[in-house]
Amino acid sequence: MSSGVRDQRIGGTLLEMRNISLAFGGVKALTDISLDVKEHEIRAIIGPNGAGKSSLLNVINGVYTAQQGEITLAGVKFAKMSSRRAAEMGIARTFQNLALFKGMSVLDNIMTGRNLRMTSGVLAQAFRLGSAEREEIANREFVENIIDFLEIQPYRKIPVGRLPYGLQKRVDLGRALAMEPRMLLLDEPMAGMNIEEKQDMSRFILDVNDEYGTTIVLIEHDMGVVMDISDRVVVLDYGKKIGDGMPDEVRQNPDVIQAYLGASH
Ligand SMILES: Nc1ncnc2c1ncn2[C@@H]1O[C@H](COP(=O)(O)OP(=O)(O)OP(=O)(O)O)[C@@H](O)[C@H]1O
Repeated sequence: MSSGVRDQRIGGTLLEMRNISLAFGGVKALTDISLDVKEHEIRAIIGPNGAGKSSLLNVINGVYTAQQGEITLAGVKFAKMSSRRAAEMGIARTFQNLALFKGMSVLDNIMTGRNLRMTSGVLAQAFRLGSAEREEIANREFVENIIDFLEIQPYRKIPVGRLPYGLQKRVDLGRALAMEPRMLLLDEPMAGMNIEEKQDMSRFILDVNDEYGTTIVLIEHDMGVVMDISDRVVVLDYGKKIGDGMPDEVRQNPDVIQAYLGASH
């Protein structure tokens, strides 16, 4: 479903991973993985349970350090990426098991994303002209725009824990968007959702990509969703890359078909 308009916006390489290997003791989570992500692209990572998808995301945002390989992000080469550095370089993520403050309002939760972004440039902030108050107002405005964009105005003041799961996932997306990420990592954004919630979330992901120009890397188990919204798909199995390409290419790849036939889904 990637439209011609979106294809035209896809730019040069934003992230390149070369020969990445990661092991936990004797367990090889990732073996010799190379892949790239282009600017403004929606790139899916799929694969059976335990294939290494979350590990790959965690290497991208510096939570795990690969024992081998290197990462080039926006032209800067890293042998070792830290989570702080990843945040400074504009990488934000959402989590499979939501990382929201359940007792806090929707507005305040999204504001925490904004504050996270602000702490990344403490020095810059100290020297910036203008009052703290003015900055606070600008941040509020930015967050209110996100709330409008995600169509969650009616819930602004409601504690997140009281919202249905699908809406909580949307708030989590809002919190990540408040960081103004250049690259957004989504770990199973549709997990646990009903069909209608999945359709809504798919639309929001496409809109974020279109309107904010954000590059998106997502892990998703729902094949229909993956094939619909992704520009390119990488397939992992037992920590190895077994497929990479446009949705239609990947769907016809015999290794991919075999991996999925042999798995439970
Ligand atoms: N922190 C860790 N310590 C030890 N082993 C780990 C750790 N994280 C992942 N692994 C192992 O690495 C392998 C890949 O796991 P990973 O969670 O990346 O797969 P996945 O594709 O995201 O799986 P799922 O779809 O079930 O979430 C698995 O064998 C897993 O047990």
